[in-house]
Amino acid sequence: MANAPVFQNYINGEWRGSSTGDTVASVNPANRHDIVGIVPNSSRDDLESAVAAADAARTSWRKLAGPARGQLLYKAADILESRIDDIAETMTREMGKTFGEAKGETARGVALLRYYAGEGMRKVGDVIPATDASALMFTTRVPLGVVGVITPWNFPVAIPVWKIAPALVYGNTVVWKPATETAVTAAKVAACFHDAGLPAGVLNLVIGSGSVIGQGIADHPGIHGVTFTGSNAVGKRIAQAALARGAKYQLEMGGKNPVIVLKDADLELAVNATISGGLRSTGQKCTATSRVIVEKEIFPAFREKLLEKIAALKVGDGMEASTWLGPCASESQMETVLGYIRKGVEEGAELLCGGERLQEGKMADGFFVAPTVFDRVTPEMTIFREEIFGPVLALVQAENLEEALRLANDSEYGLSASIFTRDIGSILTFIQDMDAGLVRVNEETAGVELQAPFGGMKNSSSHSREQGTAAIEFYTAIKTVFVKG
Ligand SMILES: NC(=O)C1=CN([C@@H]2O[C@H](COP(=O)(O)OP(=O)(O)OC[C@H]3O[C@@H](n4cnc5c(N)ncnc54)[C@H](O)[C@@H]3O)[C@@H](O)[C@H]2O)C=CC1
Ligand SMILES: O=C(O)CCC(=O)C(=O)O
Repeated sequence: MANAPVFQNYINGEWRGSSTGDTVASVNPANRHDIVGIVPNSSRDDLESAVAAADAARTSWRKLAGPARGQLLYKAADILESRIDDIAETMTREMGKTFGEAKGETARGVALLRYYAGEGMRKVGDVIPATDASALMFTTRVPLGVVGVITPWNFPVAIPVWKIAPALVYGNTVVWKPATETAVTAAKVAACFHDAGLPAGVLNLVIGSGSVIGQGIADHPGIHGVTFTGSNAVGKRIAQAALARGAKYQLEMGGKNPVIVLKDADLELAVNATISGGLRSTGQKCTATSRVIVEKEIFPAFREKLLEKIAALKVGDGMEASTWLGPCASESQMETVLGYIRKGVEEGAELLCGGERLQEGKMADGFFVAPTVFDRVTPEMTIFREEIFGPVLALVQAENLEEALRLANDSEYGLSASIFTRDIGSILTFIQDMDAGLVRVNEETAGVELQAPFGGMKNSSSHSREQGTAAIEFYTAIKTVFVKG
């Protein structure tokens, strides 16, 4: 602990510790003795300073031309790209995903910054015919003001960037609260914006607990919009707090994503996609595959191939090149996952593989859970219904497409879903009848494209969309202008 590097909040263009001096350690989930950094445990006073800085900066930032704001994002992108190895390694050490995945995610952050940098040059309104022929009527867009960004630990670069980049390019200033589990990665991302020359106060980073800083953002009258990704319970509290004071909000929450495998599917493709979609990032994606619904004729062959391939996966520290599956992101996440596994067994599902914490050799110091597959899962079971956020797959047999779709839609969530089949009729039925914001055919449930809208139906989101051109809807308000000469 004594030699661990110290990271600070970024407020009004300066690096500062918390006003109380309180700190907390960010720990490597592959090795609890490895302290990645010491970060502030901030107080409401720190949040007040950040909101004041964002408020002071917002008029001059809004008045800067869109292309000039975009130029700063291009610079931040170049800097992030030049630091890709360091930032990816930090991410792997803080939350466990493999270095390859962390590098891919950081590259996604670079691409997101460049995409939204380009938005600074694009149109923000339309000319609409007025009933008065001598008048000019058009729409323009204005920023919300100060935007609060509350982010989770599972995508510590991509999620913050897909919120911060559009917020900034459309003229808002930002107060960002990252998950403490990945606060060192967050400080390194904020440093890219600082080094790009972003004016003081335009982006502020406040590291602290959800209950103090997160809730503080949701409640703060000086914050005009709140964007959040995380659990349903917290998302709903944020929405209630924002609604109560008339602020705009946007929530991206859980999933219980199904893959349907029909009897004419390419089995090899379907098994590989189930493993990749369900177990990459240790199942800690809101888009992760978690219910695997297979037509009965091919169920035994699918199950055998799945188990054979899962047995060959190498679990370990994400920094080791041979590792395919890293640890859970924290001890509490591991305990949650093990709790769901116990519940699966208690409720009568058949455990086919995994099911336990891995503690051999160096893994004893980390939070590793063996990749786990349950068979004979029914819709009443907790592991069919609740988001687990771990390396756990639930297998269910279906008579036909109709039953598979009924099972797939039997969920409070509707984020992503996929189907494996070669039959065009089945594909079209799935596209029409699957209640999910993201439907994918012959591809895994996870993996979103930054230039397309992303969001869920039912309890998976606040019915809004992020990314692509959809982002402008949240980060701006339309102003309709009528000009009579
Ligand atoms: N949709 C997604 O991508 C994610 C879903 N989750 C789900 O949530 C479960 C729990 O993970 P957690 O890290 O505990 O998620 P969480 O929802 O508690 O945390 C997400 C963010 O919200 C903040 N937060 C916590 N309490 C808050 C409050 N009262 N007001 C405002 N902000 C608050 C956290 O500090 C963090 O920055 C996971 O097992 C998973 O099921 C977690 C992370 C991401
Ligand atoms: O699947 C992806 O690439 C993104 C997943 C995501 O947004 C999440 O887990 O929060």
